[in-house]
Amino acid sequence: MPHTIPSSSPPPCPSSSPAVFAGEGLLCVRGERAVFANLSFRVEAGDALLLVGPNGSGKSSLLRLMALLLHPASGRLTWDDRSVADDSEAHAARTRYVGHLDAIKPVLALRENVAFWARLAGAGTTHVDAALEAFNLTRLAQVPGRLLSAGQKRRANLARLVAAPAPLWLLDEPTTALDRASIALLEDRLARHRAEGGMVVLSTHQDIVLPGARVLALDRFAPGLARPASARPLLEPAS
Ligand SMILES: Nc1ncnc2c1ncn2[C@@H]1O[C@H](COP(=O)(O)OP(=O)(O)OP(=O)(O)O)[C@@H](O)[C@H]1O
Repeated sequence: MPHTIPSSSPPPCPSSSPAVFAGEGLLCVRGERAVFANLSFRVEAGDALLLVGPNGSGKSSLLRLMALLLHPASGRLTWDDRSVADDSEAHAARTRYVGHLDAIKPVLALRENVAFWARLAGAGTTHVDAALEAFNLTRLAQVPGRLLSAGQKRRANLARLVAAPAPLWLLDEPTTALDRASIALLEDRLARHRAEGGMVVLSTHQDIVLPGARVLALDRFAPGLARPASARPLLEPAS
């Protein structure tokens, strides 16, 4: 599949220094049930980590742990060897999380929605028009949120990544509702972000072009497996 990079220059990534985001010995419990156990990962500047696994294996839960929207029952998450829980504000500032819910305000125009998020993230509105362009939304800028299609809403959510630059992108099934052309736009953005030293952690059930990504198979960390997860490789190269 051709992998084209648009020629317009992207907003700068706020962190150009090498960084490491890691999890160690994570245990996730939801509704009093252990979802995964003894899970570790490591993501460096420029890396992509692809979360795969059957429904219910814990991909969304892991992304929410990484975003500090959930807390591990045991284990820890670190940024450059420092616990992220010790400075949640700093972690929020370096993280952009795009989950299943579309967060589009129905009465605001699409551009106003993206500008609202950008201001909320402390980024101002400098990059808003570039963000709309990145996801082919410019001609929809004045359309109210309530009139957008599912794929247009999804693209508006993804535009946040460009409108408010941050090093760590946590994306939960970001290709849901996207057509093939829109997936290609996302793939381009992911490539550019990584080329600028950003990190991507992404869950998906669909094919996505993510060169050099490593794959983390969540079902390997299901509690109660006969063979301990620590006895098997944590990460495999993407095929
Ligand atoms: N709010 C919640 N309260 C209790 N249990 C939950 C909650 N949300 C999810 N779970 C449970 O946690 C487990 C993992 O769910 P999660 O959504 O992380 O899986 P997933 O791998 O992302 O699934 P899918 O591929 O279907 O999106 C499931 O068994 C689910 O029932």
